[in-house]
Amino acid sequence: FVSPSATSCSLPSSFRMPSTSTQALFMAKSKTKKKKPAASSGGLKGFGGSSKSSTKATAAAGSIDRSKAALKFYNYLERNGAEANLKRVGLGYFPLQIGPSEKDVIQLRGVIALRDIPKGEPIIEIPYEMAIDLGRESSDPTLPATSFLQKYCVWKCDSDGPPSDKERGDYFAMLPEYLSSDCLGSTDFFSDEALEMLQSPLIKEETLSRKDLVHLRYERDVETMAEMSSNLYRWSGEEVATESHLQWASWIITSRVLTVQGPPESGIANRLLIPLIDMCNHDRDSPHILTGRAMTGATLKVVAGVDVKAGDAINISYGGSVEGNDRFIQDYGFLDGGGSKERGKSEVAEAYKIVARKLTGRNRALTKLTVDDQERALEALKATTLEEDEEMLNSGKITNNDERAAIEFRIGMKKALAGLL
Ligand SMILES: C[S@@+](CC[C@H](N)C(=O)[O-])C[C@H]1O[C@@H](n2cnc3c(N)ncnc32)[C@H](O)[C@@H]1O
Repeated sequence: FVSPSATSCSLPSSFRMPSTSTQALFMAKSKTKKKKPAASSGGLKGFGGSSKSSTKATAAAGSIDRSKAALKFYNYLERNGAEANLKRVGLGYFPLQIGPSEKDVIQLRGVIALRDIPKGEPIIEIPYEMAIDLGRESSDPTLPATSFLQKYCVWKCDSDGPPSDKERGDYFAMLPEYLSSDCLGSTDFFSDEALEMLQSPLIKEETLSRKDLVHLRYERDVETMAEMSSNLYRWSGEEVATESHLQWASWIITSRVLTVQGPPESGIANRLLIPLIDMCNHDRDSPHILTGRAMTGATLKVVAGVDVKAGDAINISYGGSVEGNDRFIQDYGFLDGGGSKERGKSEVAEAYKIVARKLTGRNRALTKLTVDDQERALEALKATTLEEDEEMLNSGKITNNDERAAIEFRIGMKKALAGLL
């Protein structure tokens, strides 16, 4: 986590390759999701409960997505050389508990195994040519976001543009829409009140600094280009994409892009949007392995790290398993409640412990915070007690999702710190 005060542009650290990993491909970014159940999946039963799910968002068997949009997406995979995947996996919906009551269950879209897949075999294989290569790895998500937004607009408005961008329409149609509940989970879309309620000056500052980046990028690249050509960045009809659309596109980048190493010995890494692989949800305990290279002729794969059962969710671990909930709530828009497989229910999630270790200087290797940042962060959390926060969360008075998430974050932080201090 790089505090914005330490750098002029804040860097989502999940854009960087965890140097300790040997994998060539990493999930870049991540989020409290709410997905609508597939409109047409009603009545279509998924697999009967597999005894073992491969991950956490997977607790119950999923239902297969056979909506019109999903069927078009499967066709798109077929047309582009990825048809073999459809024998192994599809898209599915998985119930996800997001609150204490029985009603607090959402349906999270993800990837579901259609048959048993032995350990060591590929689960997903996507030709590199199918991925959208958004260029060299860097700290600024707004640059690939403009490139992505341009392509998305070509498809959305059927403007003049490369046929390859239009061919990707069946993929674009599956992406979380502008202002969908998924993207509203990211602090980029939090109200000022909710940002304050996080009791995290570091997240607040980084979020504001990301907004500045979007603003500058919009003025410099999007507005200017749209003025020069009536074809570029049309959002609908004559309406030009707005700064808020670019903010959404940046969230698409931070939540879905994978950083993938280029040819051996090139030393480069590129940011790729990889259809289907980008539909795998997060589970910190996922044993599955991402491999592949950003180069012509290569195949980008998710390889089974354990035997997979039909009906299992195919999840992967975002951010190289080293990111905490400070990153998750900004980049992916959800709070990661997962942890070690053995952890008891009452124990604090690993994603909070990671942040707590950073704030208390227990993890020197990962901590890039100054002592001043650490002190400011710890001080801010003292504004209310854990008991007060829990009371507020359970009072029924907090109805906005961003405010609920903010309180959940600070509760998790206080519990994690209490375990350390
Ligand atoms: C790479 S996408 C994964 C696929 C996504 N669910 C979809 O349907 O397109 C990442 C986004 O999925 C959601 N997500 C992934 N894992 C999650 C989890 N364990 N809990 C809640 N939301 C999750 C978040 O919205 C996140 O930003």
